[in-house]
Amino acid sequence: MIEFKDVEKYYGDFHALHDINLEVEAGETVVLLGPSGSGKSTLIRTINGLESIEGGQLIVNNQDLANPKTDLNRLRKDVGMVFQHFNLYDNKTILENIMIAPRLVLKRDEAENKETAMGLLERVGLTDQANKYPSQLSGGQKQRVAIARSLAMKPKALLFDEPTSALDPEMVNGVLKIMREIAQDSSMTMLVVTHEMGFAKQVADRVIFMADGKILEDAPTAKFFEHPEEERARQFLSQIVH
Ligand SMILES: Nc1ncnc2c1ncn2[C@@H]1O[C@H](COP(=O)(O)OP(=O)(O)OP(=O)(O)O)[C@@H](O)[C@H]1O
Repeated sequence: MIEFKDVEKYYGDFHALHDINLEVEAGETVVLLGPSGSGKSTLIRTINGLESIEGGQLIVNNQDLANPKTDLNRLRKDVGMVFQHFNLYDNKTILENIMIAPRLVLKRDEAENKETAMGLLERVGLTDQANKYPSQLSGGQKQRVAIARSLAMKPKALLFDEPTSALDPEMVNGVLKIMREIAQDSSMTMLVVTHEMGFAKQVADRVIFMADGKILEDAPTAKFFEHPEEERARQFLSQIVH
């Protein structure tokens, strides 16, 4: 589903990703961990072309991201993204936020689009908020709308970039619960940048540990938490797991 081969990324002179090699199979749930500034967001943003790559090869859903001719809009139909700050349309209702992309991009029939959107709102526990605007919702509710909006496109993969970092603590569990349910769908591929170690331990099939723009460790979840091989990973875990 996703394959990085010797990928390099620069921001100007700054070398942000070094020699990234990574394969993610369809249906896998992968959590990216690492200290601040290690390149986690940059890495997942390359997967749907929000960041370009400057070297190597990146194939996502059979499309080549190193090729400037690759149609990013087509790619983004299949690879959704949930951001830290929700990125909802503030001037559209919750229902409209969910219906807009399937209408414009997939040309989904209006009645079917509404039925799908209402089904998703039910799934994230927000049926009663359908006609409100984002400013009337809490951060946790907004993030659940953002997840429903991504799911409305029926993507093959979902990328989550610190989806709970901007939320008040009491809102975090509601969002993680929905993410856990999505991960249980065996056909959905998920890459998640998060600082939620409980989520990583319970839900991830694999953990990728990054530091200084490099992947230092790529291990099954239990192995990573019980026997991390890299000293930097051990340090990282000793600072956060108590
Ligand atoms: N648009 C940009 N221009 C220049 N440098 C950038 C840009 N975006 C990120 N960087 C730099 O690239 C490095 C990696 O940033 P990135 O956001 O990918 O890290 P991260 O591991 O996701 O960090 P955090 O956990 O703090 O979000 C950092 O040094 C950051 O300052």
